[in-house]
Amino acid sequence: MNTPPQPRTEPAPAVALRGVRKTHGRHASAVQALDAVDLDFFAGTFTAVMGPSGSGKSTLLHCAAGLDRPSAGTVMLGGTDLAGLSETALTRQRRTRVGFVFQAFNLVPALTVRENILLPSRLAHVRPDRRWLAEVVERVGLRDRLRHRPAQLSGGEQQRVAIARALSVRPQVIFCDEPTGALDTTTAARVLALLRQAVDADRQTVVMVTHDPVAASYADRVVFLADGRIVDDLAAPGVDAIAERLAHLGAARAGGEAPSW
Ligand SMILES: Nc1ncnc2c1ncn2[C@@H]1O[C@H](COP(=O)(O)OP(=O)(O)OP(=O)(O)O)[C@@H](O)[C@H]1O
Repeated sequence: MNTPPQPRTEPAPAVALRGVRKTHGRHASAVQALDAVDLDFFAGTFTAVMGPSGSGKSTLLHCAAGLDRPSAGTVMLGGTDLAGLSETALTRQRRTRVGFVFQAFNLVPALTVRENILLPSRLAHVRPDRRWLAEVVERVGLRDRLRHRPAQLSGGEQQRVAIARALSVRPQVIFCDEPTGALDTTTAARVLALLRQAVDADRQTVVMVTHDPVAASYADRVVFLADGRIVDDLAAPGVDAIAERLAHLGAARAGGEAPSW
């Protein structure tokens, strides 16, 4: 007997942007950083966001993460429309549903590694899952560094603390802004492998802004921005294809109108 076809259910996106616009500044100095961006980031996927300098990558990340509010359009994080939230509710969403990894690590210098990793749980008033934390600390290779302060660690070690901190509350999405920008190639590879592992082993969702085609090649998908718009969306491209697409975007930009003084 044939079984009837099952209705296909599309997975819900971890983050969905619809018609997102963002204007920085006002009047004559206003800059349209994002222009009607529609984008879904699905659970358990790793997306790289690339584009020339000033194309709107950081603005996109900040709007998607609830660090900044769009001028128009909607951002849904795990099914919640961020626009409808008060500042307090938005902060709560960020603390429990979002992890961040920045180029400059952004650890709290006065706190130990252990305290930095526990910080999101403390701020969100949630009881840390000790078994999960032990697993995370093991994974990032920091067991013998827990009592150190950030200044006593190398850049790569500090970024691994930042990744452990981001993973600590098992957020819906981890947003990374140039996470390997300050690291050498070998150290960067270790950091990228940790992000990849979070996606593959834990179905974590990672969204990473990067200028580096090698870093972007760790992603399942690369989204290209130019002048605040999505201009391309490639599934698992290799380093060469990414570099080529980026070079084209850079060349198109360089050929734009010369500024008038
Ligand atoms: N706070 C701000 N006030 C005014 N303009 C801003 C502000 N933040 C960003 N912009 C402008 O918005 C545009 C997009 O900036 P954004 O930082 O998102 O680009 P980016 O692609 O991340 O650039 P980069 O790769 O250089 O970091 C740029 O023209 C930038 O100058």
